Amino acid sequence: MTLLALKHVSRIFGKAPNNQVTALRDISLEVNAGDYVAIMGESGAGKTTLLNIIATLDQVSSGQVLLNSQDVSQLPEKEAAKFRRRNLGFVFQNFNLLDTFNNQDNIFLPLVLDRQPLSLMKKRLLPLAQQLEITDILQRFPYEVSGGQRQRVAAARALITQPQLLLADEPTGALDSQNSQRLLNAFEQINQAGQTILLVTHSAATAAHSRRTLFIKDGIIYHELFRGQQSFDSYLQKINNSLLALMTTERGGADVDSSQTGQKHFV
Ligand SMILES: Nc1ncnc2c1ncn2[C@@H]1O[C@H](COP(=O)(O)OP(=O)(O)OP(=O)(O)O)[C@@H](O)[C@H]1O
Repeated sequence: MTLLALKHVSRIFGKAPNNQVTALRDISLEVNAGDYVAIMGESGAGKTTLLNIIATLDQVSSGQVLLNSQDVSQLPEKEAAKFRRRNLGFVFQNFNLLDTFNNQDNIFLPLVLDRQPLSLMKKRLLPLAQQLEITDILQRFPYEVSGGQRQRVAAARALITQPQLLLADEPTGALDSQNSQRLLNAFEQINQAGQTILLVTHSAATAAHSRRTLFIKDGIIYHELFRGQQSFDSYLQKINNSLLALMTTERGGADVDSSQTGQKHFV
């Protein structure tokens, strides 16, 4: 079932004729419920713009963004904020936790803003905290725990609303390899339990935990890989090969292979 659909999305920054930047060019994309999609590409390729548009933090210049068939591409800010709170979870590179609240209250925050009862918050917290291995640090403050633990608290905060879609922007960018691994293992488990995840990353090792990797170049989806039944190592190798090809190939068409198995050739 399609959860997220982008239809001919373009985003142009600035004003014509001299100051225009086309960050996204006519992007069409579907993400199924339960999928785990990584977005990769060089600096300036359009990854963050794409994520911001899906997150309703930015608006399209043309095209549509549909979540569960609802067009969210032109929501007024107040409605967009409510939509985000109810449907999306966010994990950022720099954690974005509030130091004035302890970790547990940081996790509860989105449900507090949504006026949910404390009983519901507590019921959801326990399994999530266990899964993310943060049970013993819930009463501490963010500045009293490590970066890896902070990021797992941030992930719990993003997931406690049971969002339709978890969006992550470089979630392992500030973590060492051991903590990256712990977070990504948790993401994989959470995905296997049904959570749809879309993340932006520069790291092939991070992307290799996904089921599907999209490569963006100059604002178009240039290439796509599916993990299928491949091993982690084989998928990682293909991602690395694709990145190399991406860096050495001039911009071409944006045909996307719809098969769930192999590798699409560059066009
Ligand atoms: N607010 C803005 N005003 C003007 N141009 C912008 C704005 N935001 C992004 N751009 C431009 O749009 C293009 C895509 O930027 P974007 O931030 O999406 O790239 P990215 O792939 O996320 O890069 P990075 O990996 O460096 O974060 C770039 O050319 C960037 O300079």
